[in-house]
Amino acid sequence: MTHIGLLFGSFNPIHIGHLALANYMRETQAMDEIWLVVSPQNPFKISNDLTSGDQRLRMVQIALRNRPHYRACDVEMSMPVPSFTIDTLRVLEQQHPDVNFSLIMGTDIIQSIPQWRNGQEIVARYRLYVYPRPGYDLPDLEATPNVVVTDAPMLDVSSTFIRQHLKNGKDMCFYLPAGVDDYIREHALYSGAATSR
Ligand SMILES: Nc1ncnc2c1ncn2[C@@H]1O[C@H](COP(=O)(O)OP(=O)(O)OP(=O)(O)O)[C@@H](O)[C@H]1O
Ligand SMILES: O=C(O)c1ccc[n+]([C@@H]2O[C@H](COP(=O)([O-])O)[C@@H](O)[C@H]2O)c1
Repeated sequence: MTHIGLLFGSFNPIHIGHLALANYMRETQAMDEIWLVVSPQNPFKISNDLTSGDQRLRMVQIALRNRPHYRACDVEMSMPVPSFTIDTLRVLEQQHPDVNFSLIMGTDIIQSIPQWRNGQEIVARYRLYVYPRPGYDLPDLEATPNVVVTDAPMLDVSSTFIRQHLKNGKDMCFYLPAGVDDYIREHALYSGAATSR
């Protein structure tokens, strides 16, 4: 059975931390493919600087082009918002009955799972590959046999960090996957002003 790891996120924007993590998981956790599922609207995040879902999806596609084992997954684009992960998992399982799906998430995300819609069901039914994120401890996972704690190296970068610096006119080219920096400039994302180079 094909094993696919799902990395859900807002990807506002995608950065090298997301890619390094996806790479690490595929190479160390026997995953055939990694799909980055772009969520138009996280139920918990109210953000003024949330770029459109289509543009965030486009940036993920740019970052993953020519990488056949990594896919930008647009399934949530045609689903109701906000994006509840349990609903997405059900749709993906219907579309791909021959696939074994796992979830990949940082300690920042797993801490909030008890508050998610059907959070208990997600933890009970899916294998969760968890990795450390700076500032977020691993919660008590004794009763959760499906959780696999990995020691993926921590890259202390976040979309928030990148957005803040872009807003201040900084060049974040090496924090962003190839091509994404150009896309951000061309579409004047995060800075509020179009620039050329
Ligand atoms: N530097 C990183 N290294 C590894 N995983 C990361 C990193 N940044 C984000 N992730 C993970 O990627 C997934 C999607 O994250 P998300 O799109 O929220 O990125 P983010 O950088 O945390 O964004 P923001 O700063 O806007 O909250 C989450 O599971 C998150 O833990
Ligand atoms: O299903 C839920 O109740 C739920 C609650 C909070 C977050 N999520 C999902 O978790 C993912 C992480 O989001 P983000 O914005 O932190 O990258 C994203 O796909 C959200 O839709 C899902």
